[in-house]
Amino acid sequence: FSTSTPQNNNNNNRCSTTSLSVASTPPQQTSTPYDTVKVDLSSGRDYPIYIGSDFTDTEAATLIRQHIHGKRVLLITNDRIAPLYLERYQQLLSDNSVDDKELVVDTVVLPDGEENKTYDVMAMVLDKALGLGLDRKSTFVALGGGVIGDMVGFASAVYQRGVNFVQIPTTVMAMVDSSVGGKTGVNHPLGKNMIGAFHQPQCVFIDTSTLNTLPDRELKSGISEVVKYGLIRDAPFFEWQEENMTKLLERDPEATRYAIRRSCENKADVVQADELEAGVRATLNLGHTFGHAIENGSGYGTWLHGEGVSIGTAMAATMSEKMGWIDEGLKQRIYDILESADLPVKLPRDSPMKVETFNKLMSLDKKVADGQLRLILLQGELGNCKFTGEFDTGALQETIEEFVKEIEA
Ligand SMILES: NC(=O)c1ccc[n+]([C@@H]2O[C@H](COP(=O)([O-])OP(=O)(O)OC[C@H]3O[C@@H](n4cnc5c(N)ncnc54)[C@H](O)[C@@H]3O)[C@@H](O)[C@H]2O)c1
Ligand SMILES: O=C(O)C(=O)C[C@@H](O)[C@H](O)[C@H](O)COP(=O)(O)O
Ligand SMILES: [Zn+2]
Repeated sequence: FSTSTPQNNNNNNRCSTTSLSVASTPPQQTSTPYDTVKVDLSSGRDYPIYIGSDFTDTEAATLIRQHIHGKRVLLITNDRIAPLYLERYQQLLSDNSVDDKELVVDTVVLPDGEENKTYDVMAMVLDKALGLGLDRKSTFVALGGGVIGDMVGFASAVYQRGVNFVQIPTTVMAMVDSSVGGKTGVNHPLGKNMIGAFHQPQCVFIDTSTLNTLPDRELKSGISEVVKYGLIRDAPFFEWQEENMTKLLERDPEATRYAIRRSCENKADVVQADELEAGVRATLNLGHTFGHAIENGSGYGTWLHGEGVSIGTAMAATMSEKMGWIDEGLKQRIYDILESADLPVKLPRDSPMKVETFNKLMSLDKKVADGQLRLILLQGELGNCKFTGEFDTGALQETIEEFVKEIEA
């Protein structure tokens, strides 16, 4: 599967509901409080992504509660986010005065961290739900970053064979990527996200104000997935990022909101074309086969997901250039944009990664089919990539060796 750069349709209305478009215009004065991007799935399973900032409690409650159909809600977060946002969201979700529903909202606080993205921690949600006697009309609400979103999504996929869930992402990573598209799951010692399910949320509610408390390292980590959309399918977005990276790092509100919206549009577009990753959706995995190996091989939590993806993207670019699929100039632009976001493009001196670690962990990647490793590589002009098992294995080994040698040098 290969991709090409989408056309810009010059849609100037930033406040309308969009679905397929990947061509929203760069930030301008906005007159309504939030944008809506629609994820258009088959069989009436469409859902909205609301993107705004400084929502009042009533605005937030009104929007989210429309997507809650039973009477019981389980709001799940972690012990780092709970002191910041849990009380507010529990209260606003319980505000029965905004509509005619009578919701009861219970909460669960999980331990923070990628190292806690495990089956056992996820099962704490199931235990709590069963203990509370929640039935199949209940809704789980994920308040947090990608770790919470993936675990709560998975818990809601398996609780009584599936209950509804809502995503309230609070990191850039979760706002631009993980809250959208229905990939849910947990890690296993043998591989990232190895246990999971596809289960789509009822809605995604993004209040960018929550990013005010997000540490810089986490912000930058999320930017690696923003870069990804530009590389795999949206060259104009990549060029916009080249011009606006400083604004993103400085948390300029308009630039941030634009990057989130355009990322969500790109993700929605891919997911609605291939919800279950039969083909083109795999392109969202650019850099991830390398990156997941680095995350696991270094010990979950040592590297943030976006940092692993950043090094993995540098590796994919290096390998693509070795095979002559992209030119040196494009490879350099890729390194430049990642470095301009202060993201890593090589492994550090103390990295435990060896050539064998890469080979072993990559051979367990979920895209392996009948024993054949398949990768997303860049090919041709900016904005084009290819998901394929047909590549030069020598170039792959050379790339891995080069990155490992840098550690040892
Ligand atoms: N399902 C998908 O499609 C998808 C896509 C991308 C990433 N992921 C997964 O997402 C995970 C990474 O997500 P992440 O980068 O959000 O990490 P994370 O969920 O661990 O959050 C990062 C850190 O920031 C804290 N935090 C979250 N929001 C905060 C806020 N507003 N203020 C202060 N601190 C806050 C968290 O508690 C955590 O310590 C990985 O497990 C990755 O595999 C999944
Ligand atoms: O939504 C997708 O599809 C993605 O691949 C998005 C990725 O950024 C994300 O990290 C995802 O969790 C990776 O999925 P996996 O199938 O490689 O575990
Ligand atoms: Zn990712």
